[in-house]
Amino acid sequence: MRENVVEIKNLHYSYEEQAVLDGIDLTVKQGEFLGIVGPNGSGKSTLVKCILGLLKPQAGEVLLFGQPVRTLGERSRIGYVSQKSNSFNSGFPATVREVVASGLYGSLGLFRRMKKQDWEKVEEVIDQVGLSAFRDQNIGKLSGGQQQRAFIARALVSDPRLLVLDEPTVGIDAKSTAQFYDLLAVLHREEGLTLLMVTHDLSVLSSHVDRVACLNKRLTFHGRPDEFERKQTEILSATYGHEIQLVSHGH
Ligand SMILES: Nc1ncnc2c1ncn2[C@@H]1O[C@H](COP(=O)(O)OP(=O)(O)OP(=O)(O)O)[C@@H](O)[C@H]1O
Repeated sequence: MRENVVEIKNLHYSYEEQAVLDGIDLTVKQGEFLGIVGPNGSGKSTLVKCILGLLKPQAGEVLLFGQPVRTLGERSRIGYVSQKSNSFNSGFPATVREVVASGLYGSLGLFRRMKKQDWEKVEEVIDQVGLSAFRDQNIGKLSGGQQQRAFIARALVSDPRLLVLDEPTVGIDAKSTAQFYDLLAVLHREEGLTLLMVTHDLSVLSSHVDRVACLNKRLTFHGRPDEFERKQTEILSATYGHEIQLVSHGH
């Protein structure tokens, strides 16, 4: 049986008086690609922060690879790409290579020297995300889509067993977004990486992910995309409070 990479049990989270997550149960299995959708303010980023161990829930627990997240020694096995990653201004003084190498600091410790094989790994993931021509380029001079691929490379350099993406395509044009999803598909299908992605883009669900979770304080749906599409009218009205239709891109 496939290992549970993420296991969330009866999770409750409140900011002061405001309950944001209420009784979430959710499991992500090894090799799965889960897409989490929900309206603004529905608790998606809060859930991600609980999964990463950055927020401590008032009740319930999060297990990663079978261990409570807050006791997990090997944090570097989790790659994280946030929505805000791709906002470097053009003067930011770091090359693509340096930004990607910074992904190793967590596992190496800030003051340990990079070894030859560490640099080789940096070059390898830069090639993997298709930025070979930009290794020495200043990160701020890259397009939003290229920057986002550099951040994927930074997350991949420590060989994560789980990649968490919080709205990774915000502010990125359609062509770069399509290339970005192609990259995720390679990581998922060919490398078997477990992926968890928060998105506002409902159209990617049918073509890219293999499990969908709909969130609005509670989980209103968790299942396969075909089931989601079949029941979308009820699911979306339960999640968004009004009826919106999923436009399937039918890849
Ligand atoms: N640090 C905080 N302190 C107090 N309230 C917060 C904090 N962070 C988020 N909230 C509130 O918690 C609720 C859920 O926020 P969260 O960012 O998890 O939602 P989201 O689904 O990720 O939203 P979006 O799609 O807009 O990014 C919102 O009402 C938000 O205002």
